[in-house]
Amino acid sequence: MSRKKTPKSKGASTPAASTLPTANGARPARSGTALSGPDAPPNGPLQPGRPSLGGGVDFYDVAFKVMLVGDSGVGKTCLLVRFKDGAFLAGTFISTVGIDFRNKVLDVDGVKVKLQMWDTAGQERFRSVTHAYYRDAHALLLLYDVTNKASFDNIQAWLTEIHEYAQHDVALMLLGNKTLCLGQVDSAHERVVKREDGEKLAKEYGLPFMETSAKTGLNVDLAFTAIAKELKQRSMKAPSEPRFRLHDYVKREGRGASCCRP
Ligand SMILES: Nc1nc2c(ncn2[C@@H]2O[C@H](COP(=O)(O)OP(=O)(O)OP(=O)(O)O)[C@@H](O)[C@H]2O)c(=O)[nH]1
Ligand SMILES: [Mg+2]
Repeated sequence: MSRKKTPKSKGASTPAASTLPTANGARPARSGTALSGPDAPPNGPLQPGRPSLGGGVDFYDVAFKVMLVGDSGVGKTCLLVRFKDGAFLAGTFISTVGIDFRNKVLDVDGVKVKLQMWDTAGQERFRSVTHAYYRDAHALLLLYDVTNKASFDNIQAWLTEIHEYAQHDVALMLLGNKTLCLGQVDSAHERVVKREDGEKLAKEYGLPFMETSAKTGLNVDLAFTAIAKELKQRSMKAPSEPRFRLHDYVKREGRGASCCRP
């Protein structure tokens, strides 16, 4: 199988400058990559072999675009940083502006799978920016915050948007973030969305579901690995290979309410 080169991912510490306006009185903004910015992710098929911004190259066999969506503050950026760098962005909440992206190459059953992960801004005023990116996404991680009921109630609206703008066969997963095992939350805030509510909603829409924590790392690697496995198999499944079942995998591997029990 041929090996391809990909630009090294952007580090969390070197965000691109934003070219989008900031509304008065809005939260401080973590500069993402605006649609027209010089470092904007290619809005179209991935282009292997583009010169690296940092001069380095990674090697991969297949590449996919994964987009994180959900209300502002649910933890999209933190989830991505936790997965990419293994760190948690604590402290002041800095909202993403426009769209940002990071790359990571995973080894999935001996195949190098590159995920180009797009971190979208949850704020309403950037919606037209993110709409433009849905079409090319192979997978979507749809997040809500278990300590924020509105973010859960908005999931249906997000699904309507996804239905309108994304590919009909996009791989989709629902994640309830800011969760600690044993049904607790990992923050000082109270849980207001029960795990069962998340499960029920996911079942209603036929989505794989997990609770995650960008703070502790709960199920974070699993969410991205599961998506990578699904996409890899969709694109290069050998006839003899058993079909990968995303729902079953996530159910089986996800650490949930019982993970802390002795
Ligand atoms: N306790 C806890 N806090 C989290 C977690 N994930 C994110 N946060 C906090 O929640 C706030 C928002 O996190 P972000 O990742 O910036 O949220 P976002 O979804 O990217 O928000 P936008 O960029 O505005 O769309 C920050 O203060 C984070 O520290 C988590 O898993 N647990
Ligand atoms: Mg963000």
